[in-house]
Amino acid sequence: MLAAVRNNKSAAVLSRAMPFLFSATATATANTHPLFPSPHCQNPSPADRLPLPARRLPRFPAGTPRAPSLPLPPKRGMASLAVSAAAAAAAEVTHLTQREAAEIDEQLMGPLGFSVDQLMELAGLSVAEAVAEVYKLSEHARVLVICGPGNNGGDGLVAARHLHHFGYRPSVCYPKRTPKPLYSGLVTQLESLFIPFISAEDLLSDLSREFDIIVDAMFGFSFHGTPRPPFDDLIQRLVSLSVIENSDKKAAIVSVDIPSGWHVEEGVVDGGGIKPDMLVSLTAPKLCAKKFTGPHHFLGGRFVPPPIINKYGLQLPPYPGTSMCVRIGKAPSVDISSLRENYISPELLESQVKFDPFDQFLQWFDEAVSSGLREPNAMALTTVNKEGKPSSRMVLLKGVDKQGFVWYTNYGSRKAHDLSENPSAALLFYWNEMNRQVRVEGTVEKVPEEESDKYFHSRPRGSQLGAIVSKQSTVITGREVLQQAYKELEQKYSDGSLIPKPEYWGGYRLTPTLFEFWQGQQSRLHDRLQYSQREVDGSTAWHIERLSP
Ligand SMILES: NC(=O)C1=CN([C@@H]2O[C@H](COP(=O)(O)OP(=O)(O)OC[C@H]3O[C@@H](n4cnc5c(N)ncnc54)[C@H](OP(=O)(O)O)[C@@H]3O)[C@@H](O)[C@H]2O)[C@@H](O)CC1
Ligand SMILES: [K+]
Repeated sequence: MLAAVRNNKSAAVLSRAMPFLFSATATATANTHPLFPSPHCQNPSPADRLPLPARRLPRFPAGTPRAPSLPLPPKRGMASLAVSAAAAAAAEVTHLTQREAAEIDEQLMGPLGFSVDQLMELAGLSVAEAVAEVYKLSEHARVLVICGPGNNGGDGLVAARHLHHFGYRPSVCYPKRTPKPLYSGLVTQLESLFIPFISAEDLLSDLSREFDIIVDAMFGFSFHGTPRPPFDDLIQRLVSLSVIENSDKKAAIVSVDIPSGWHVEEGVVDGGGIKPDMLVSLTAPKLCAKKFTGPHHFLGGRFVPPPIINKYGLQLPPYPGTSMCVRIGKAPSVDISSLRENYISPELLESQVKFDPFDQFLQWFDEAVSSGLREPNAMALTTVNKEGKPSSRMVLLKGVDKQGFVWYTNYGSRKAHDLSENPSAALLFYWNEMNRQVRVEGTVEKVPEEESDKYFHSRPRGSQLGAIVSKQSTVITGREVLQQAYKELEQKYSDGSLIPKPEYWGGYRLTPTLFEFWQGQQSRLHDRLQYSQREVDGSTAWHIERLSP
């Protein structure tokens, strides 16, 4: 019996050893993100008209201009919703004055109903996500988070917790603890995870010897004047890190909201100061961010509601997919030829693998599923026609047992055509986050009609209709052809009656004759174990050999 592929994400176990589960790399662009007001938000809501609470604003340097009364921004229509993520990110992003940042803070936590804990949690999560997006765990696990006395420090404490759960090994330096329940709670949470707290005096003078990343969460937008002890010394250590030339050996500095010690609006005044590699602006960048020249500028704080957007005329990039952070501006260009991963994985030894390659596959597959990988059942299928011309595409594995690997498709497709001429095919699974690849080769035949029928009717009705509509791999004049045909079918079966499986749709089963399990290892010394079939005493048995990487 065919075992249905287990792809239940709810069963996923977040493993400490497989910490890349919260990949911040999302691709879809949410055009309807609240940062771009939807048409019904273009008039100020009652919250927008609420007066500022009477709380005292932070002190400002002499001469700081009073907050101007901010006009509503020009109305934006639907056209602006269609702005692509890239274009929006490249366009001018709003930068806030110190006073605007403090006002927004007050509005969020006053009339707009947020609590400081909530915003801090979201801010810290976006910092951790941005770090994970840029700094791979395999090379940057050791993190020092330096926390200041205010909310910027609180963001750092939250980020440390999330980084720990992502698999990083954070330590925290928190020299001026704030005796408020919010902060002592955050400290207790970190202590319960056995995250070490290090005093400023106990830090080595060269921070790069012990840490790969330094998160600078000392001061945010309420900073004024010049840093007082012990932060003056801590900032100086980060300044001296910034001037080290050899960037391979230097710990990366990630500043939360503003680089600590910088003037909130003017940035580095005397040319000195921290030069962070990454800046994670929160809510919206502050004016000093215009002076940031490092390679990675991110925005975090995916919580800004339309009243704030409207009131301050904020232009902010939309957050992609479900991500809590978004890159501002262009990512540094990469030399593709230098892209190289130094894999760190458990060794794959002949003495430890299963005798039967199906069992070995199922073990790896289960591990891929429980590690929360996205679509671990996606596989590249390569077919070859009778002229020897190959073609590849991704398909989804829908079942695997000792009879073989099953997927479903349109029997009029190019792959089906190739397979009718040449039943040999290859499958390739690549689980990047686990440094694993599985190659499977064999011969293919159609699955029995009843099996295809059963699977067809287990699919969502929309997919059933889609399968009927698409005459796969044929040329069509436009998308509307599909949409029209789909609409007609939707109408036809609107009574919920059984949708018959078209005869041109069904499954294939590949019966393997060869497997290869690949585990990436350091310095290209990868493990490759190949299973091929041999005749032993008149019956077929699997034979395991190691191939040179
Ligand atoms: N929507 C938002 O806005 C959100 C904001 N969030 C975060 O809050 C941050 C702002 O937090 P914040 O207001 O608590 O101020 P912050 O910058 O951490 O520092 C204040 C502390 O530093 C001290 N201090 C000041 N100058 C000093 C000096 N020269 N030398 C020494 N100490 C000095 C000052 O002491 P004081 O001078 O008042 O005695 C006080 O104790 C913001 O940047 C962002 O990270 C997110 O959590 C969520 C969303
Ligand atoms: K900071």
